[in-house]
Amino acid sequence: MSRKKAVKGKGSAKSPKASPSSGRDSGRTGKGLAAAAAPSSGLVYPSRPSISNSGEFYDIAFKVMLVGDSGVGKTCLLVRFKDGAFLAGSFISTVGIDFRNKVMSIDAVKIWDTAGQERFRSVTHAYYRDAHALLLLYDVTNKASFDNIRAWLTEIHEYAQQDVVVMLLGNKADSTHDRVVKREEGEKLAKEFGVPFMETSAKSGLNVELAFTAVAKELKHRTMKEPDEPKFQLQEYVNKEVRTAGCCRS
Ligand SMILES: Nc1nc2c(ncn2[C@@H]2O[C@H](COP(=O)(O)OP(=O)(O)OP(=O)(O)O)[C@@H](O)[C@H]2O)c(=O)[nH]1
Ligand SMILES: [Mg+2]
Repeated sequence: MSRKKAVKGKGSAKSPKASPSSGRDSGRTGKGLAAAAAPSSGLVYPSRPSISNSGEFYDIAFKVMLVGDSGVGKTCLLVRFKDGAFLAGSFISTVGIDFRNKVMSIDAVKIWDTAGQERFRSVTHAYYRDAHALLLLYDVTNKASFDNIRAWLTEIHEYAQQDVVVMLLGNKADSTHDRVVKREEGEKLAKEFGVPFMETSAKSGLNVELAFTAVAKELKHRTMKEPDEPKFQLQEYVNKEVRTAGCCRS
């Protein structure tokens, strides 16, 4: 897929039919970037923009979009992945859409963090088309966010590329006392829709890196694979690598 480009010194770097909920629509606002650069074309890796990391420039290899109800932890997951930290404190709901770049081994990934609030849906729809992978989150302590996954999948079908990689994530797996959605329920739903699944925690870091690495591997394999090579088995890879909430290893 993408390659490290060059060392250039110090670089700079409509509501869905079934309507996923916006339970916190009246929530606080603050960060976000509704007018972020408009998406270009689809999955054919057009002239890729570059990002820099410690003075080295990389092509953006792929774009990942985080979607799901407001409050499920999309922004926190992204911050955990990007900066290795948990955004504790009061919840600041994303406005429109925001993005971060991250260099993973030799590839760079651009991650769009979408607002879960329904009033921003028309803004986020425009970005689906450009995404190579979608991480669809629900909150294991919020049943409504889980029930809305079907509606989110309908929305994804409608707006995203047909071959977009979708992974279902049950976030906040650290919240054992408040949990209302069992891991098995997430697994069952994912199986029904034929998408890979795992539980994550932006708070503890559980499986956060793995979620991004797994979709990166899938996308990379698709691009590099020889015609007679077998398909990368994303769920198998995830099953092998996944760690379970409650276990010592996060
Ligand atoms: N316990 C726990 N809390 C979390 C986790 N991830 C996020 N939170 C909390 O959940 C709240 C919402 O997190 P955000 O990441 O802002 O939610 P969001 O999905 O980006 O919400 P919108 O921007 O409105 O779509 C915050 O108060 C976080 O601290 C997690 O893994 N565990
Ligand atoms: Mg957010």
